[in-house]
Amino acid sequence: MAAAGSHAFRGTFYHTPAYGQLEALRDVVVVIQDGRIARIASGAEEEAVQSEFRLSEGQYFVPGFIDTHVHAPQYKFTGTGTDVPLMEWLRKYTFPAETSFQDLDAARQRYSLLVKRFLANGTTTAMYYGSLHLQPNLVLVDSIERLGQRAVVGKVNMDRHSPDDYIENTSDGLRDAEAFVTYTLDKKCSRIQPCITPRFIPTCTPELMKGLAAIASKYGCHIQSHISECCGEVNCVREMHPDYASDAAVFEEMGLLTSRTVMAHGTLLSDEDIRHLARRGTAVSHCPLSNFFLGDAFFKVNHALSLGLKVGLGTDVAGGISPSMLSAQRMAVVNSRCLRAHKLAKDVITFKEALWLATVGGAQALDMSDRVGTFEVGKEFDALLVDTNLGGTSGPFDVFPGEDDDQRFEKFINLGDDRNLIEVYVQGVCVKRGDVFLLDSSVEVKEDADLLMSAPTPVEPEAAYVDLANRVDSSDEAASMEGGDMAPDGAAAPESAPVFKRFRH
Ligand SMILES: O=c1[nH]c(=O)c2nc[nH]c2[nH]1
Ligand SMILES: [Zn+2]
Repeated sequence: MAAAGSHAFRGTFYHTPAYGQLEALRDVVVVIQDGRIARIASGAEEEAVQSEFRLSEGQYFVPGFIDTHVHAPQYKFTGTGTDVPLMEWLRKYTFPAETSFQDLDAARQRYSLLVKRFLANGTTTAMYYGSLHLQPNLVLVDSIERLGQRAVVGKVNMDRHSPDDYIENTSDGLRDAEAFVTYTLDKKCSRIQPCITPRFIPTCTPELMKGLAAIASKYGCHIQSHISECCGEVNCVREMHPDYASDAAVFEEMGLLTSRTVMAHGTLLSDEDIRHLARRGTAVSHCPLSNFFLGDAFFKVNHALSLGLKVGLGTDVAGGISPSMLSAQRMAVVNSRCLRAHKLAKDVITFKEALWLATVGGAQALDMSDRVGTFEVGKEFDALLVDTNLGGTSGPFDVFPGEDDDQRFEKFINLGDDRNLIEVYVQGVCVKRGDVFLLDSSVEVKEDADLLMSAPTPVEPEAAYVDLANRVDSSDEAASMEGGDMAPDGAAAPESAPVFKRFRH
């Protein structure tokens, strides 16, 4: 990795120190020493720096984006497979795609492309789900390390209600989870942290979940899973764990709610659940685009924050069909407008709140807010150099005479894309400039056309798993047609009328 050294930039830096507050640090010099911000001085202070890089008009720095929920192997089919509800989607597209990562050459190629795509879109930190098998996850960690991204990464665990060729027994799963954690920690790479990853309650036995909680506690690891994400999943958990009122109660019993836990979705969390998660310091990854496709309800960001919950933003590739955190920010705004349109919330969020979620909110969710998320002395310099001068056919938007910096920046958040991100920094190191990934030169990665083009093959159902998928997904449809819906006790947002149905035994 290139030495971070000492350097400085002079120009305008935008960040969101508080929810809804966009602050412009205008004409400042930011001095970076060994990857951290050592000093922020007025631009006029010549002695502030020995050598400085001066931003042009229309160029700004913004903190790197933090994606709190990505399924790394699902990048392969991102943008396809949007025709079915969650439980069937897992069986039809997701599990076959994830299984195919046992081909380690393919995994190497695909993960290289994945990390590059995310860096190019400004994701300097990602919380990644890997796949079930140990080896491809090591490849994922190696790819992240090599390309210079910051990440929290987990090997997926699932020991029941899964296809025969994509399942582990409990003791192997626990052994491999610990092997993954020690492999990652042994790298002693301060950018990469291992994560314990029970996929979701339906595919994990209590024994597995408790064993995973013990590993997380032993190593002080992050934990990630999915919680109260859609009707099919919630119905399934209710049937499997009838003694527990909600997903949150099950996770609590298993010891998986900690201050380093990030739970994806949470669209169907009750207020009681949210308060409980908040007490534990557990965060929710708000994945608005994925929720539109698979989630059955809207996540109420402002309400959750008002109850004290930590909230970050996630793309949820590939349930979400875009790897871009700019897209996720826009979807968060649209989600809030849907809530208001349906009279489920009074206030909407703007691009300022969305940017906070994509930076500070994510940093809080990942227990990294002392390291990243804003431009403050002592924090590590994870940043994107934004150029709003592209215009015409070479950029995604145009700037007109008289538009000031704030308008240009707002246009970038609302209309910009990877073309506007001309440099990407992690820990003070430029990892991408223009089209070049600067840390990638030592390794030859052949982007083999055959590997790139091998599409996921929909498979015939495995009896045990399909039985589960058919029951929950189709019971949702049956419930909505019969008008026999029933909300679980204390479920959030009864007005939103998510279709709940208890199983008939
Ligand atoms: O959006 C989702 N993607 C997944 O891969 C998954 N697994 C369980 N629940 C899930 N939700
Ligand atoms: Zn997910």
